[in-house]
Amino acid sequence: MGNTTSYFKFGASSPHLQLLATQRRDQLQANNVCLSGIVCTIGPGSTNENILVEMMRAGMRIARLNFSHGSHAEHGDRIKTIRKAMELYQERYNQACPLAIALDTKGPEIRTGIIEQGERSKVELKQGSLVKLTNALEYNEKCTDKIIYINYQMLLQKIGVNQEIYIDDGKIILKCDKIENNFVEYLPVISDQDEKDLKFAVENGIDMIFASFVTSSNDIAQIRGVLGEAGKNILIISKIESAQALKDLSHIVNKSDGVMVARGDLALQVPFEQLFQLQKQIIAMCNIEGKPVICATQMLESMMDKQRPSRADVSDIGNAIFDGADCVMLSGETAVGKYPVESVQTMAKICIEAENINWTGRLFHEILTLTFSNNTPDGYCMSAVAAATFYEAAAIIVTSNISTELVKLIAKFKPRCPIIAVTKDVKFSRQIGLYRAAYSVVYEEVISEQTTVEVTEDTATTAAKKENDIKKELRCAVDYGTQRDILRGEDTVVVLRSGELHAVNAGRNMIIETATVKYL
Ligand SMILES: Nc1ncnc2c1ncn2[C@@H]1O[C@H](COP(=O)(O)OP(=O)(O)O)[C@@H](O)[C@H]1O
Ligand SMILES: C=C(OP(=O)(O)O)C(=O)O
Repeated sequence: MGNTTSYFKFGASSPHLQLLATQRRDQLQANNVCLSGIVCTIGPGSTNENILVEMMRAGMRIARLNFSHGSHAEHGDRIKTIRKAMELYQERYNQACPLAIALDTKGPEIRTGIIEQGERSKVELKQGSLVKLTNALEYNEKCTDKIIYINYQMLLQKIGVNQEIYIDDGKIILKCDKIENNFVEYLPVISDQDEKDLKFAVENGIDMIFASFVTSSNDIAQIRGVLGEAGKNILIISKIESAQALKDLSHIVNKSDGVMVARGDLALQVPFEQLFQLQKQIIAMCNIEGKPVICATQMLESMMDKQRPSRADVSDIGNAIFDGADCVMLSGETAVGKYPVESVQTMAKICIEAENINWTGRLFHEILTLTFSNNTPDGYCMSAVAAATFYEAAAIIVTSNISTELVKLIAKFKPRCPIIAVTKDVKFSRQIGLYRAAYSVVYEEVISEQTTVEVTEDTATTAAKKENDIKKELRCAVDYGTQRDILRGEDTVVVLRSGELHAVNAGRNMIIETATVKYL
């Protein structure tokens, strides 16, 4: 306790440099569970129920399907496998593991065609050899090491002799030797293919869209329009990957449900030496706005074909968490890499370490100082997080009569212990994986009507019933927390719930209380 108080004061007032110099692993408040969300790209290397279950066990919270690759039939099958894996997890571990599915749109990306021997085949481009790029459709599925289809009709106008073209996030560089032809066509922000993919998302109950190459807040409105009424609960996460998006960044952050720092393409669109600064800036803007943010691409590239991470990758992941990212993403590492499960385990270990260093507590103070507005929701949520820090709570439990928006607001203050949100909203229970520290458990039982008092019953009986409902939800949250290794006997928890203070006849109120976990 004494230590917590000094940490609390220290975090609030110490200069940045002093905090860095005194960094230590905070043993008192160390979590075993990974607070950061891990987004995994699911591809041929991970489309297997058993592999997926182990990835979920290791910390995967969001499964990403990249619609730049594969057909609707292939992705449809993949979705079935993911859902089967969720059932298998429940059977194997006797507990639900809500996992969100994200559809990453192709967007107006410039893509190569398919190799003539089929989608999974490869060709080798030898250094110094000549290769022809064409936008003639007949080569779309007939690429070789001599001729490669490119879906960008303006290519021949935009490129000049001696200019460079980057392929695969810049791993392959081509230099233009000569130009032989001319075509004119523009790429729309939402192509016909994207529109079909967005409709596929609605039909298949996808939880979130990772919108490629968003350039302005208007693009988000367009996507919302295509998703329509039936897709109104699908979250839109804008991928920041162009110089144009950077110009409208504050509007994009404001209009999106979340943001991804899509470093692969971004590093090709801006001078690469600016990438680290842009990553920090985008993450900070999201933290201030209370929007979840994912840091993506080449985070654990060294584990594509090796079992241990490079030093650079370890630092990269840890630093993204320090920057304030809610989630970190695996791309090829889990889509086609040799070690999908080990990659998630490694990423989770690094995140836990970064989250447990006392310095990360500064985010709470900074977000509070910069954004706290004197309104009731901010007051409750901030107080719950402050109480959890002060009492070294092992979790913040939120009952289902607190709105999902408030759960997000608690996550905005970046608590250092997990939030366990009890909910009846199954989609929300999956989507919550986007927010650092947020976990959820679905409580199916219908609890007594919370807002109206039945005239036939006396008030005391109704109140007792409601109290009983709340107790059942808390039991459910404690069981969940115990099974996930979040809670142990004698741990302190902070509970945020809605209720009535009958003694003072004060009407409905948000109640924050602390409790000790006891097993009966
Ligand atoms: N559905 C898929 N089918 C085949 N390969 C895939 C699939 N999804 C991802 N991959 C592979 O994983 C690599 C990294 O994934 P990602 O970063 O999502 O792709 P990209 O950078 O091509 O958009 C891709 O280049 C591709 O080789
Ligand atoms: C995540 C990214 O997008 P994609 O993998 O679709 O190119 C990126 O460019 O970093």
